[in-house]
Amino acid sequence: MRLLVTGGAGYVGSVCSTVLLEHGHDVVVLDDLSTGNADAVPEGAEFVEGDIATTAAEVLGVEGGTPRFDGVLHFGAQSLVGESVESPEKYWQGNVVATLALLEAMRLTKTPRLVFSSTAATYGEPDQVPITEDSPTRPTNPYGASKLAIDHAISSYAHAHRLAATSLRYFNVAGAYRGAGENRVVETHLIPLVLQVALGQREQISVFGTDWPTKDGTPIRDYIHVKDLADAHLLALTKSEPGTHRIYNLGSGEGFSVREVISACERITGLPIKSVDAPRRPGDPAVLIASSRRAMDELGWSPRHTDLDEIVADAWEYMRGLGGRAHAAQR
Ligand SMILES: NC(=O)c1ccc[n+]([C@@H]2O[C@H](COP(=O)([O-])OP(=O)(O)OC[C@H]3O[C@@H](n4cnc5c(N)ncnc54)[C@H](O)[C@@H]3O)[C@@H](O)[C@H]2O)c1
Ligand SMILES: O=c1ccn([C@@H]2O[C@H](COP(=O)(O)OP(=O)(O)O[C@H]3O[C@H](CO)[C@H](O)[C@H](O)[C@H]3O)[C@@H](O)[C@H]2O)c(=O)[nH]1
Repeated sequence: MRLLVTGGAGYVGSVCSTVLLEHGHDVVVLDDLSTGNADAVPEGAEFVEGDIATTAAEVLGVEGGTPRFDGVLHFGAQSLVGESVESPEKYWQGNVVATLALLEAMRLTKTPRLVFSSTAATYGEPDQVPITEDSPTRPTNPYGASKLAIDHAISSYAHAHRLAATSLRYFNVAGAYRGAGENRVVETHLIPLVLQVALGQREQISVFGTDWPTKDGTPIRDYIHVKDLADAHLLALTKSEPGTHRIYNLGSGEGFSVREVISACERITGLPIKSVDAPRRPGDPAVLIASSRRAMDELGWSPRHTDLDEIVADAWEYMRGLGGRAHAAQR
């Protein structure tokens, strides 16, 4: 297939582009480099620098013409929970308005398929875990709310305009694959931050809250290997049907506490990691664990890299290999 990948200069988008190219697809990356790096776009992909809101229509083609693309994988978004609380306009404009422009361009050019990066943040604080797709959606921050609004928009476009659409609700993505991984200018995610401590790029890791109702008092998350996530995108592309919008949770199905993640990082790196107890981070739920049963049953997906040590080892190998290209090392 010929595929447009928005956000392909970012973490998940660059790994998925790598995997799409390996499977023989043609990839065009559209990215405004607001949080991504041009050098993360894999070799073999064409790169167009631009904002989805203003460039998607031009890239996708002309109304009534033959569609230029068989599908769009839409990763491009702002995705920092804390920032979304302080600057919600960045999320309503950057995520919702940009995606509405993309959907319009897809409708006018009759681009047939869409796979969208949704998130566990659409659920908010869950009543029970594991979280299924039928759980209530009560996002606790503008980031999650913007993604939920997009899911609703996609549903109505799919049903009215015969789009074959899939929203994948990722839980905590981690790990790396073939030279593609996490190298953000502003890093807020637990595993890369802990590994930055091991690399001497950061003095210590703050543990946000030690009085949560969990086994060791720290929050529990479901870490999914980014390669497993990429495989789910491939399946979603081929299994989706015109006029339908399917939503799938994607996680490994097992929860690890913040302290367990830090211990895994110490095991893998062989280095002590200094941590300090800190207050809870606003908006954080205590426990997020996915039920991926629907993705397994309907897409035939199953996560293969569920061992936390393997996920951390892949992230560690990638981050060590970055050397001077690491944004954290340049600060
Ligand atoms: N990383 C996670 O744990 C996680 C979990 C759930 C969902 N997601 C979702 O997955 C997607 C990818 O996340 P990531 O961690 O790779 O983030 P990232 O910040 O590394 O990548 C996002 C990319 O999108 C680009 N971008 C943003 N707005 C754009 C716009 N308007 N036009 C063009 N390009 C734009 C950025 O420059 C960047 O390259 C996001 O949609 C995010 O919400 C990520
Ligand atoms: O310096 C840090 C950073 C994080 N944490 C803790 O580590 C856990 C994981 O935090 P991350 O920031 O790595 O990930 P989140 O769970 O906050 O969010 C991620 O996963 C969510 C879905 O589960 C959303 O999709 C979101 O976009 C994505 O960033 C949280 O309990 C957080 O409080 C710390 O203790 N110290």
